[in-house]
Amino acid sequence: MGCRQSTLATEPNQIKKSKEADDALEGSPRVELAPSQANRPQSADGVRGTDSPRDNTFKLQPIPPFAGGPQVGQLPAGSGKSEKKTEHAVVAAPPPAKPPPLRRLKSALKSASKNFDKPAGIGSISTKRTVVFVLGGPGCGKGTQCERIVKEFGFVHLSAGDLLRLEVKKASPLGKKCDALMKEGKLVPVEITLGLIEKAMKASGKKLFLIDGFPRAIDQAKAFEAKICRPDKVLFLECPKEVMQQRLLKRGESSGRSDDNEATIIKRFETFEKESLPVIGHYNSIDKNIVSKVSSVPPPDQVYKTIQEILRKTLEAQAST
Ligand SMILES: Nc1ncnc2c1ncn2[C@@H]1O[C@H](COP(=O)(O)OP(=O)(O)O)[C@@H](O)[C@H]1O
Ligand SMILES: O=c1ccn([C@@H]2O[C@H](COP(=O)(O)OP(=O)(O)O)[C@@H](O)[C@H]2O)c(=O)[nH]1
Repeated sequence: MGCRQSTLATEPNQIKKSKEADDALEGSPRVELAPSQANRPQSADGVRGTDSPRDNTFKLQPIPPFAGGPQVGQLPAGSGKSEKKTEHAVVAAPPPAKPPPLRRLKSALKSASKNFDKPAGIGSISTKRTVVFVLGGPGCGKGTQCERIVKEFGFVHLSAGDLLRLEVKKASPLGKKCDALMKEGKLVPVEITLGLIEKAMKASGKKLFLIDGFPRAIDQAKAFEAKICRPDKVLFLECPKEVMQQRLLKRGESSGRSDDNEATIIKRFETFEKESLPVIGHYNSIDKNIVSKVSSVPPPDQVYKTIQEILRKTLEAQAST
């Protein structure tokens, strides 16, 4: 197996990069090879502290469940307090015993980048690689689980949201455009997000990718498949809206994220329901075994146990093909 070839009708060069997307790629985030968890960028890198002080008396809004969306249990007592995570690692993998000299690293990146580009089009990543998507509503715990997955399995972790936030931090015209969309809880155009992801994948020179928070719409899923490959596994974290809302508001107390506020959270839920939930149906329709649904309501370590089993099986299946 390994990043299966597309059977969808999407054409290889369907994604037209806008000038803005090209500009974004010019200065896109540096990919760190195997940084230690301790050295990963934290929210202090420019985004912390932008929110106004939060009213702690906030009461949960009565919000209807997602139409056809996941229905899982309630928030257990104490949930959401144990972790202080604010942003996901953009790229993370276990640290190497000894970092290679800069010259060797540069040359490895150059050659990985060359191989990545041939041949063009569907399945353009020629070497066997594994792509796992981690999807789920805002605040369901994608980043929390990705941290654990990376530690054990050594995936390169690419958080689409973090890649975008790095663009925003640059305050370029493109960054400003992304910022405005994110504050509205809307989706950034796929050519931008996919461009950032593709560039980070190439630069890593690795083959095991954990892509967090992307694709968020069916056209994005198709675009990834056309330009890169079909994922080997889609992990879908199921969580009721009320639980996610509580988690996001709690996270918003320290994350500094301009979208972790009550008004934007409601808009993010709308976008998730209308545009992102159908992505799960899309993958189910092309391969009934590709999606694994996991409730992310229990405490993080318990959720991780389920994910661990799923990924072990996925990677075993990969190894045997
Ligand atoms: N299983 C869980 N139980 C309780 N709190 C959780 C759980 N998973 C994540 N959290 C907390 O919820 C918030 C959102 O989690 P995060 O991983 O950032 O979500 P996402 O990446 O999906 O937006 C964080 O503050 C995190 O510590
Ligand atoms: O592929 C992506 C990923 C993220 N976003 C934007 O980034 C925001 C934050 O996404 P992230 O995954 O960081 O956080 P989550 O909403 O899952 O907590 C989203 O609401 C979108 O505005 C986007 O447009 N495309």
